[in-house]
Amino acid sequence: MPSVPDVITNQYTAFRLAEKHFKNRAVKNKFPSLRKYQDSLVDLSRPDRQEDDEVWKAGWWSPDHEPNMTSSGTSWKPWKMGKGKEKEQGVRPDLPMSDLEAIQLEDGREGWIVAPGCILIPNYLSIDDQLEFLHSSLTEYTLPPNPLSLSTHYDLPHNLFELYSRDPDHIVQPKHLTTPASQRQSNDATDIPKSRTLIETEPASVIGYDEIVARNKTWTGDAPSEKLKEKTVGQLVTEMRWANLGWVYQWSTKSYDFSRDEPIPFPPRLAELCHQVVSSVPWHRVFAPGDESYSCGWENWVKDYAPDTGIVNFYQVKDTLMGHVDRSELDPARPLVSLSIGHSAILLLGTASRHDPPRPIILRSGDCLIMSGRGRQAYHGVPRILEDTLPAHFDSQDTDDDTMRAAKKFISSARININARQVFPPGFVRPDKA
Ligand SMILES: O=C(O)CCC(=O)C(=O)O
Ligand SMILES: [Fe+2]
Repeated sequence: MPSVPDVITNQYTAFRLAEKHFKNRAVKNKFPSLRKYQDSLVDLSRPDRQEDDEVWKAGWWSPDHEPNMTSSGTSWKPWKMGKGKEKEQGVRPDLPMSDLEAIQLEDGREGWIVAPGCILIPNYLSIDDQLEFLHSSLTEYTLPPNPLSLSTHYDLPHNLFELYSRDPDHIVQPKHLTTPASQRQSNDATDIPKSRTLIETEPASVIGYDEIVARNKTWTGDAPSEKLKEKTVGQLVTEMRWANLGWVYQWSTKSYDFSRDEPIPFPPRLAELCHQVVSSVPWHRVFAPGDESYSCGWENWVKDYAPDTGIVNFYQVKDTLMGHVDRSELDPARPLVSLSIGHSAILLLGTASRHDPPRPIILRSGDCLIMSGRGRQAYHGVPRILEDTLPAHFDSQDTDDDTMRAAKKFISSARININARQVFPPGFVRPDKA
């Protein structure tokens, strides 16, 4: 008869098991140790000395178990952070990472191939860049007409974040109280989803542009929830999960809204940075002849990569993003550029099958991950934001203005991920607009 753990283990895919390990909050004051995954863990921008490493200092390398001395001998029990034990972080182990291939970027930096088609560039953003993108993510990317996760349900002030910095107690009403019932759609959903809604559908890149346009014709938008109460701007900003840039992604149909002729203008500074990083990659090193993705069109990216859509993810430290594949863009191989700001996080990077064990990667503030080629088919998710790992450069300074002070207050309990993509390959002519 199988033991109980086997029965449980068999119910979950390898991806799900790793997610469960990192999501675990069952033991109070105890982080799930990184030790369980130390043979495969990738942490490219960690400081040389453990004493300088926020992840180690916060206790993420705590021992898994500790001796339990009794009269009948010693057994082992799960290690728990406790009074006077805060310093017992254990010694941070070396990470093998010997299977990773380093590539020299055009601009002299070093990137690492962490999975087929996936390149991690540690510390890509300077401290000034991180502060600039923190500020833009909150003050600029949240401005209308960019949709926010909350826009369906609340009558948001146009200057939401500026108001957060000045008057966080300002009250905002839910739409169901401010819009006459006749102007609202009926709604089956009873509440705002607590996380990004991820539904399994065919990838849009397989169904193609015409099919997306046809499907979207019947979609009338998500209806505001009727259960919500008024909230303060302070509450709403911490509940905000995403802002959409460029082409508008519809979470419920898992496709872009192509009813407009043009996307909402994509932030130029972000577009420039994404183009620059994609142009600096020696793609011939990433896709060798014989590689499954060798014919995915990488030869053109150096000249013509131009993001036209993006999601800015806002994570409070308790938030997670479940395993998924991003495949709604028309070219399924073009690079996705992902920038991390604020607290460190665990990214699980798998393969096209949830049954393969994913590789945990620590994404730290300033890291840039590019997913391309068959790396675009890989399951990935963020099961944990690493509490207490905010780098010191996000501490407030006397010289900060009001919005920077508010942005730093926001990031003191959060992580931001900017995720840029290109929906339309250059030269694509939309049949219905031609
Ligand atoms: O937060 C991250 O690092 C990943 C976000 C992501 O996978 C997405 O937005 O699709
Ligand atoms: Fe993703």
